[in-house]
Amino acid sequence: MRIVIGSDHAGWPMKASIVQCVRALGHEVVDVGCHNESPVDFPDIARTLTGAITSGDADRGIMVCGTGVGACIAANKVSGIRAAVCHDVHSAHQCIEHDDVNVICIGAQIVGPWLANDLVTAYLNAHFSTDADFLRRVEKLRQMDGSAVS
Ligand SMILES: O=C(CO)[C@H](O)[C@H](O)[C@H](O)COP(=O)(O)O
Repeated sequence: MRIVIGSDHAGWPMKASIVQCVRALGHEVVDVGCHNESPVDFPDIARTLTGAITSGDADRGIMVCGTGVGACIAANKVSGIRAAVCHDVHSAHQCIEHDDVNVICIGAQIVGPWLANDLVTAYLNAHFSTDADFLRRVEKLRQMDGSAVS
């Protein structure tokens, strides 16, 4: 898959190891910044990151900020985006399997780099279920944000 990765200044120290992890799993990385510790506003990074997904340039996204919370709020403002903060491995794969999440948000001030890589691995190895219950619920989410295609 093609994976878009972004962070603000608080997430930036963790981004390099996540990029390395994603590449080691065999995926292509699109890094939308930031590229140093200078303060940036997470909504600006989230806007660019989600744009890569909604335009079809990327399949899934990973956003790292201090807590994951701001990034998740910002990403979920965008039609067609289903973002989740995940700091446990079960949520990191179930958010794909049940909810077809397309952006995982991780807090670099909350989890260490080893757990972050486990979260990313669980997220990228997961596949959306074909169970009718999950398909119906995600379709309802699409209708709620106006991104329904049918
Ligand atoms: O966690 C965040 C938002 O939920 C951000 O990454 C920042 O860490 C947080 O907003 C604090 O910002 P600061 O400029 O680093 O003080």
